[in-house]
Amino acid sequence: MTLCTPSSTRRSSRWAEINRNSYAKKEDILSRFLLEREKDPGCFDNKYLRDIILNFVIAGRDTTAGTLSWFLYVLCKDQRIQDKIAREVRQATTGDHQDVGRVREFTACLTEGAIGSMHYLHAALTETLRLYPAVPVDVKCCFSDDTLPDGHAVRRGDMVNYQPYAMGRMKFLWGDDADEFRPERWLDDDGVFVPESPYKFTAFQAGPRICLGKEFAYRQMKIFAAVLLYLFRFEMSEHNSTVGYRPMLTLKMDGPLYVCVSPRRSTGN
Ligand code: HEM
Repeated sequence: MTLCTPSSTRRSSRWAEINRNSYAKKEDILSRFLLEREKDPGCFDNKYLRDIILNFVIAGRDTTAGTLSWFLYVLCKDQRIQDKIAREVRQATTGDHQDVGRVREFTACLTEGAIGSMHYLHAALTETLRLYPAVPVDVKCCFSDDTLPDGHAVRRGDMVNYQPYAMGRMKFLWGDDADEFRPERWLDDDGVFVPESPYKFTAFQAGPRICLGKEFAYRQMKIFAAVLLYLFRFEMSEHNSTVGYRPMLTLKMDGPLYVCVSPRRSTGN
């Protein structure tokens, strides 16, 4: 049992108000959750909140960070595509004539509508995930005896892998240019992004347990990529160098990615 004197009740409600104000000022996700709980104290407990945060860290950090590294790598290899994305970002945000040199001013132009209209950037990120899926191999365990759609029988306890890395490079799924990085394959004639079935493009898994953070991941990666490509141009520090991968839970590069970064101006690209 907790005994509250009038003054301690006043103190705790004052404390709650101070907390609320400090969460409201912060814009990170944890503060937003804490603010929601202040408004509706029964909505979730600390354990639930801990699990959400762990999910974000475990499922959402290396996946998006790794994808952005591969994205920069493929853009260093193809300056035409890099410039095309930079042009799209400029057109969707500040337009052709205005040059905003500072990150804070530029991010103010990254509205929901602007991010949504960046179809080529969306396609380039998706194409990166086709060739370099953050989860290259995913293991499943059979809960019961079953028959897979192609007729293969599996027994309870069997382990089954599906391999987004291999599937993303199969010619019979993607055509003869399957090895090529070509964002255009995701766009229709009007330049609008056309998604593929998640059973063909499996980077986020498919079905009821598909990645919960997919939309969040795209948004985060698009914001990050837009800021970087609006302001800077990236080139490999050694032009013909390539990077390999390390087979781990997520698809890591097998060494550092050395790039040269230079400011990008509105004149030219
Ligand atoms: C490029 C970025 C990402 C990729 C490629 C990716 C991929 C995946 C894959 C393949 C799975 C299925 C794992 C399995 O069950 O075997 C998964 C699950 C999950 N992802 Fe992501 N993920 C990404 C980013 C994120 C982010 C940013 C978040 C959260 C903020 C997130 C949250 C989750 C959660 C909660 C699950 C478990 C869903 C469930 O089991 O019902 N992911 N993700």
